[in-house]
Amino acid sequence: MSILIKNGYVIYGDNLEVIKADVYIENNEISKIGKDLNVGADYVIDAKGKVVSPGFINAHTHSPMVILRGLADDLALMEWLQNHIWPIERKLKPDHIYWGALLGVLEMIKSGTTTFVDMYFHMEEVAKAVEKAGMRAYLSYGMADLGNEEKRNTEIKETLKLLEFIENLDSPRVEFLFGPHAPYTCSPELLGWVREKADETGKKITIHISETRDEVRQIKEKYGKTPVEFLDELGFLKDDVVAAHGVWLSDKEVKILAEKGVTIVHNPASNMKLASGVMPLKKLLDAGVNVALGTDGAASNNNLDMVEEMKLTSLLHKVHDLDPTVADAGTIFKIASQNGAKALNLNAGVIKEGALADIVIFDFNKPHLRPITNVISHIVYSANGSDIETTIIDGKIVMLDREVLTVDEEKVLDKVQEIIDELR
Ligand SMILES: CSC[C@H]1O[C@@H](n2cnc3c(O)ncnc32)[C@H](O)[C@@H]1O
Ligand SMILES: [Zn+2]
Repeated sequence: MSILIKNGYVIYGDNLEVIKADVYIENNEISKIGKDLNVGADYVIDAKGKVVSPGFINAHTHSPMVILRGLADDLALMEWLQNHIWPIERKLKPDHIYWGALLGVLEMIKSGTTTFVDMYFHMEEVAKAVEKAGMRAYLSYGMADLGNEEKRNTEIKETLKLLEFIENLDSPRVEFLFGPHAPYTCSPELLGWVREKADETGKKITIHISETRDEVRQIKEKYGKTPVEFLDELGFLKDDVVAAHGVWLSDKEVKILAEKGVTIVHNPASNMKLASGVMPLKKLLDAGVNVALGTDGAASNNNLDMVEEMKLTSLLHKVHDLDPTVADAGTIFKIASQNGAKALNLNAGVIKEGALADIVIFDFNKPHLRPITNVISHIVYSANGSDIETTIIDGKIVMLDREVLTVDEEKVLDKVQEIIDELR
């Protein structure tokens, strides 16, 4: 299978150089980039007036939570989780998760995400949805033992079951990672088990860290240390850890994260909506920490639009630091693409020869994206997810002219409505 994308403005290479060129895809790889490529292709896309961009990497979400969208707004994290979200989640069945994940994946494909990192339960259903939609994903079972040994054993069993399921699926687009929920829900024994297993299998780990002041207070009370110090002393922090949030971090913790090569995934919309706080983006970047971008779940965002998330990131840090030079468009674009790929050791997040063909095309033939003067600025500050017209993942067209080719969108919308009407 080969695809030729002609006449577009291409965001080329690690430095985001914008060039007018053709992009040739063979199998699942970008094989040639250049002017007027003279090659035959199975499929030709005319990208005149359009922008050919790397697909975005949503490095932290809970995809099935789209079914809980709008059910518990305007609350702080602990009250939101304990009194609203966890009680509804206890009612969710595998079938609900399957349709929820399909809706989440549809939303992501339609707003330019080509890879996501997920944490939830009944994750075999998410794997099936990802496989069907043609998406790329790293999937974890969210483990929480609350210090209970029996629960720990169940969580370990569930995790190993998912690992086996994904290994047997043998998909080039679906990967497993470990998902201990957070230091306040996982015992040191469980976190120790995860570290050992990650070392043994070479799989990555995702976890929530230092999201609220209350979490830091809880961990300090229990262990006499901050969350990052606690995890570090357990030997948990290495460069395979993809940690969501990192809002409340001391200078010492920032230094530890940099030294250990941990990726911190910023989720600004969720942090603002739950009033968790503002993560120290500039400090983390200046210290050399790899910062990626995520949406978190749609019950705290309330969408999965990475294009919107980029603008929110930039504006939040400018106003917080009272400095318009903070979080410039190029930095933010890299956080949403290259840095996510770096966290996952994935050969994507960039358009260059030899990279995976995970590409999206923005339609710039629209009033709010003209004149074409500064492509990266327009994407970060002027565009939104619905400006994505075409999405290519692993060399396959999964959305063309805004129609997702792999999933019956109407059926998914109906099914999810049915589920939530029944659950409520
Ligand atoms: C056990 S599966 C994952 C678990 O995480 C919950 N969750 C969703 N968003 C957040 C967040 O911002 N911080 C902590 N936990 C969160 C989700 O509802 C699932 O229960
Ligand atoms: Zn989360």
